Amino acid sequence: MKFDLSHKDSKSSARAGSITTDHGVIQTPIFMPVGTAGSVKAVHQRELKDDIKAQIILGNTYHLYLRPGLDIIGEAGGLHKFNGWDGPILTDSGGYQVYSLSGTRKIKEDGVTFMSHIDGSRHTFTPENVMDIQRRIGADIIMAFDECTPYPCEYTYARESMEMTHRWLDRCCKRFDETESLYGYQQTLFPIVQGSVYPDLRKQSAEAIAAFGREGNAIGGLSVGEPAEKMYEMTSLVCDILPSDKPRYLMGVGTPANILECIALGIDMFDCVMPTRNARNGMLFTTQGIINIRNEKWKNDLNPIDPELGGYVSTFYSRAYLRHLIHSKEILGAQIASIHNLTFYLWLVGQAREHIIAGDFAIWKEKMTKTVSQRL
Ligand SMILES: CCCSCc1cc(N)cc2c(=O)[nH]c(N)nc12
Repeated sequence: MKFDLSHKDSKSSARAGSITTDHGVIQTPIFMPVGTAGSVKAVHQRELKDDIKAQIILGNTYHLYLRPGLDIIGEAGGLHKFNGWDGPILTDSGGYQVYSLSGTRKIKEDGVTFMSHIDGSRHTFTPENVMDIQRRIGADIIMAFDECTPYPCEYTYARESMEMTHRWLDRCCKRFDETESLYGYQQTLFPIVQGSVYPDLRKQSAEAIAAFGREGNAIGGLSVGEPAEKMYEMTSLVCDILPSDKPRYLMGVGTPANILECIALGIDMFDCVMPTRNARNGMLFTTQGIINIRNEKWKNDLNPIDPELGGYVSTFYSRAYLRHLIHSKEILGAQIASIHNLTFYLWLVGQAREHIIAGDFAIWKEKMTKTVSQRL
């Protein structure tokens, strides 16, 4: 994997670059649609590529390991072959999903034992087997096995959790470096900074992670319920320590306003379930602001969803029609809203990239932050 920085904003820490993987190039800043169980919910691979212009999508080790399981994914020759997405893929390591999904889980030094949320079967994830699992899934970028420190938590818990994540990272690197990709293309391991909302722990974790010298670095433990100001304070502190010549991935972030602020702080990669999860509930992000399509006020609005955005669904379908579909729980409603929101998120980061290159990012960001946050 190669990261080339092409532009730096003079009035913020925003930067534009490109990440080259064996499955294609990713232009940064980038938003990565979440395809938890091997599909971006309600969206075809062709729509991801042609309409949304997605460049990289995410998968979840936890979900894919439990269902459909590694046998069929391995038999297919990896996730790219299994789901037909031929661009770059990143998989999360599973720790976060165990913490957020599995009812009963036990976190110990060796790893995490948990019960499947699907059938109650018992499993154990360790730094070693999670590396092996992600080798078999075959994502281009794989995440270290960490504990996403819950928020809020006591300082001592945050410190002990962070220290365990560092010890687990050691084991991840050892296992990853002594194994090969199963499918003939390169895979890259990203470590994850923790430390909750404690500046001294965040500094310590960022320094420890940077010292591993991996090809990219992630910031975890944020977008877990903390105030946005805390998210920004921790992101800024960590970005100032992580090496500038490696991509920085802020996990689970966020709203359009969060993304614009964190691009200005020096983040290159984002993911969030918000555009797809909230779409299914009728929350639309548009170039003019946020639309809750379920609201009565859109009942007779025959204007296109978002004529400024371009793209098939946002110009072909009306607000009134989409409101009707969402109210009627028609499957097409989820499809239209999901494609629209993801097109918006990719448009937003694409616009940010263009303005970083043009040199007027800071001004554009201030104006766009107000626009994208207003409720229509
Ligand atoms: C496909 C989903 C990727 S992001 C999930 C996620 C989201 C958030 N908010 C934090 C973390 C974290 O600290 N660690 C890990 N592994 N994942 C996290």
